[in-house]
Amino acid sequence: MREFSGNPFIFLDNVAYEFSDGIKINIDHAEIKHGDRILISGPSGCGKSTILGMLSLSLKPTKGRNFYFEQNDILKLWNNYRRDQLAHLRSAYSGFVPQTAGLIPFITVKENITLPLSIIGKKNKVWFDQLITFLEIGPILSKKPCQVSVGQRQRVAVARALINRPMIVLADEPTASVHPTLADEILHLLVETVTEAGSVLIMTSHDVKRALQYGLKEMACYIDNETKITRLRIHA
Ligand SMILES: Nc1ncnc2c1ncn2[C@@H]1O[C@H](COP(=O)(O)OP(=O)(O)OP(=O)(O)O)[C@@H](O)[C@H]1O
Repeated sequence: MREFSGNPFIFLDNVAYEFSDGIKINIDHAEIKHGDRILISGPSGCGKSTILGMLSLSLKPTKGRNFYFEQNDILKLWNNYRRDQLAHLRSAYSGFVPQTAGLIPFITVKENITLPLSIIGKKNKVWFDQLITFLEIGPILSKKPCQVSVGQRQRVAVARALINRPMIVLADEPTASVHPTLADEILHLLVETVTEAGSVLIMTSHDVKRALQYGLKEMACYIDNETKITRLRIHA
């Protein structure tokens, strides 16, 4: 077993989530470093979203040996009910792109994008302008999410995930709900924006072939035949 050396900014060793009906998903080991672009693949239902939930600090692992995020002992924070600190880490260091944009319907596109900044009390006009230019969403800023197209909503979700220049961007099937042509466009923009922001990207997708074209490195989950436990190792 390798111990945490303080070097990779995310380090997990034997971290698991077990549902009440016994389905178990185990991250055997993960070391995530700056610059990593990772694609988590695996059959439907094997636990990819659950893994992203744990990595995004929104799902409490039911068991774990080591889980460090930027030197913070995440298991200790969960066990000590430090939801305030976990929420701070989440909003300060990570951005999330869901499968369907997940925008708040009653506020404008601009307000949706800047929401993560307001939560941590920051402003970054220059980066905001760069992002909207890059993602070509300037003309729709004052519209509500229901007034823009599916592809535009997904771009807005990318902008919202990137607005605070997070160290890590987690994306759960970000192209699953769009046409293949749009999937290419969104993936291209996502990878380019992540590169521009200097963030790590961890994404799940069924469309492995497409994701690999954008330089992501595939880490495949598998379901252990004997134990029926889903297992994953993430290494660069
Ligand atoms: N609330 C729940 N209670 C019990 N089992 C659940 C619950 N939510 C999910 N599961 C099960 O846990 C497993 C992992 O689900 P998860 O959504 O993480 O898989 P996935 O790989 O992301 O799936 P997909 O590729 O279809 O999106 C699945 O077998 C699912 O049926």
